[in-house]
Amino acid sequence: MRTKKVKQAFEAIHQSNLIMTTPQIIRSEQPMVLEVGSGKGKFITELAKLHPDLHYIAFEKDINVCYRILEKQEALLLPNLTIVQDDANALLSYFEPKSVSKIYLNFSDPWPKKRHHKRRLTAETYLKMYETILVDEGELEFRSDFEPLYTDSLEYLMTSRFEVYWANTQCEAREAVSEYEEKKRKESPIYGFKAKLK
Ligand SMILES: C[S@@+](CC[C@H](N)C(=O)[O-])C[C@H]1O[C@@H](n2cnc3c(N)ncnc32)[C@H](O)[C@@H]1O
Repeated sequence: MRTKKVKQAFEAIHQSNLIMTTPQIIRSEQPMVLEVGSGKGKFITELAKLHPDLHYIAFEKDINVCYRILEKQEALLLPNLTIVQDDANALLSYFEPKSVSKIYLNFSDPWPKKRHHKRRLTAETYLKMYETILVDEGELEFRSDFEPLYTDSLEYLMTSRFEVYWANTQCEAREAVSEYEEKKRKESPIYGFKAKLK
């Protein structure tokens, strides 16, 4: 995804004690729910408002995109939302094994070229990390407008510890809608699945 450079992003993010930028284990008394590649944070902020009994973590690698979460003042006031600016390949430095209840992947970058497939957030390396940090029977929920990513991801899951229990090529909107979903829903069917750790 191409992102606009925000001049003040670096300074703002590093001065803010509300965004984690260096690895540190995240713990909560509440069940933890993670969105990997959370973009500008609309989906996870809405969920955090709806479910104060759960702790949400927005994990986003792009500093300029992350800055857009910081701009959402309401997001910063939510005690049950943690924002991390880092790459998902560092997930194991933020989460202990079996500590996360659910992981959302919303409109992850499609990486259509075969040589880039390993960068997909459903590629084997990432699935292995999700398997480690999720609790027993923890869930992975995926949405995309890019059909090849959906079909390939279902295939990747076949050699993982995840069991798909729901898949749909015409997903309805959920209680929270991400920035991408809002835009893409007008142009394309939305593909999605839910999987549980076996
Ligand atoms: C297409 S956007 C979708 C954003 C949001 N989930 C939505 O639905 O509006 C994908 C986001 O995933 C982030 N991303 C991609 N690979 C990542 C990685 N390895 N670690 C963390 N974030 C990543 C990108 O920076 C981008 O903001």
